[in-house]
Amino acid sequence: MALRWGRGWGSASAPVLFSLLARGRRCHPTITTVGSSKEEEEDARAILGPDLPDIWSPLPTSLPRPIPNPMRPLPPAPAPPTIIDGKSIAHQIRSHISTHVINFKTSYGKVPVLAVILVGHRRDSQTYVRYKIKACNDVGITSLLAQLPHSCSEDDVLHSVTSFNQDPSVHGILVQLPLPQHMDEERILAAVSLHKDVDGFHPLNVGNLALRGRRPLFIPCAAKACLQLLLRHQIDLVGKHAVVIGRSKVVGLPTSLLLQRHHATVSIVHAFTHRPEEITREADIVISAAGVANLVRGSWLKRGVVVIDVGTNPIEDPDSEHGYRLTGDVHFDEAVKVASAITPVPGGVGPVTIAMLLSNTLDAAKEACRSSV
Ligand SMILES: NC(=O)C1=CN([C@@H]2O[C@H](COP(=O)(O)OP(=O)(O)OC[C@H]3O[C@@H](n4cnc5c(N)ncnc54)[C@H](OP(=O)(O)O)[C@@H]3O)[C@@H](O)[C@H]2O)C=CC1
Ligand SMILES: Nc1nc(=O)c2c([nH]1)NC[C@@H]1CN(c3ccc(C(=O)N[C@@H](CCC(=O)O)C(=O)O)cc3)C=[N+]21
Repeated sequence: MALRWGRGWGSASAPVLFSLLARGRRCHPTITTVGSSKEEEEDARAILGPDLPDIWSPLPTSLPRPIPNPMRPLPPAPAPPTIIDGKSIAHQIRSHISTHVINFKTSYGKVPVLAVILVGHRRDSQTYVRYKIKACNDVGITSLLAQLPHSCSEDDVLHSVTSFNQDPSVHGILVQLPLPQHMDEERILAAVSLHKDVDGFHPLNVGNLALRGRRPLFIPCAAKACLQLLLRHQIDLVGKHAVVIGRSKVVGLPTSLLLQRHHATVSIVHAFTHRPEEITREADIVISAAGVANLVRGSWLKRGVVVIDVGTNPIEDPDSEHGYRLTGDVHFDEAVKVASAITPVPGGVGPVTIAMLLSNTLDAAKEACRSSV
């Protein structure tokens, strides 16, 4: 069955509408277009962790303890915690990407293109997709949006994926999750071309992230964002105890794999974990992605811990504009009294996740153009 793609409002920055009319039994998406250098090698190495030599041995864990001196003055009060500013880090990354998009245009005479597939009408998914499209526009990446109704079939979604896989002008494909329950999510994600898998959810990309010595083509954006925040704040990971709360393919699993590549000792807490507070209290670094508002209380945290809160949970708030506000998994007011550094929600991981999507799309476009010359 041939798809008919028609262009409407057209420029890279203003949305261009492609419209597909429903014909026969297949649901046709509405498509909207919106408008290895050394540096890349270093970026990839930084995120994937240091390649330590085989003879590397860790520092001794039990350093000699200082002998207590009764005349010693009291230790100074702890420094106020660093509030990790994800918005500002995302801004820096995005301005870097904008420059690279201009260079890409000059080198190849085209712009990177991201295709987003959105199934159904969940408000949160529509909001996130809107953010992604706006972010693309802001840095000069073109975006295409394929919208399918909730009632469409798995084959309809697969058909959209295949069309984007086969379209050489499309460099990155993102299937917004969650998909409706009647669909086999794994089957759909595995159908995305490995070279266009900017979400990093393809089983081969996940496998290569898990195996030391291998390099995935793409790393999931939220996991990459967590590492960006830690690395940019020079938080030491080697040998540190990191507790990751959540094990989904979107955040928890890839983040725990990345932390291991950085030689952290990783514990994973999930919905079946007994006494999660006891495990979390042992952590030097806590990354929470459970999707449960205020799950992590101040009493769950060791003094001086670094807290990365990925959770983005809407909670009712009649005083705010839309009747709800976003809150993290971590009880911020309690945690901020204990932590040495902490991300807020909103304004922490979220904006950097979107910046990582732009970065993965640019990488996909560069790779596609390099391999075609
Ligand atoms: N800021 C950002 O950039 C992003 C934010 N998010 C947010 O992160 C959160 C998690 O997203 P996602 O991973 O997709 O969600 P999922 O629902 O897919 O996964 C949640 C994970 O948390 C675990 N979990 C649930 N409840 C508890 C609990 N009470 N104690 C311990 N573990 C628990 C689940 O365990 P089990 O496996 O046993 O079911 C599961 O592994 C959401 O709030 C989401 O909105 C997501 C992506 C990006
Ligand atoms: N295929 C796929 N890939 C994803 O990466 C993916 C997904 N599906 N489904 C949903 C989750 C969720 N997610 C977020 C991204 C950005 C913010 C974000 O920008 N948050 C802002 C919120 C701003 C606001 O709404 O006020 C912030 O925390 O500051 C949040 C959540 C990506 N996900």
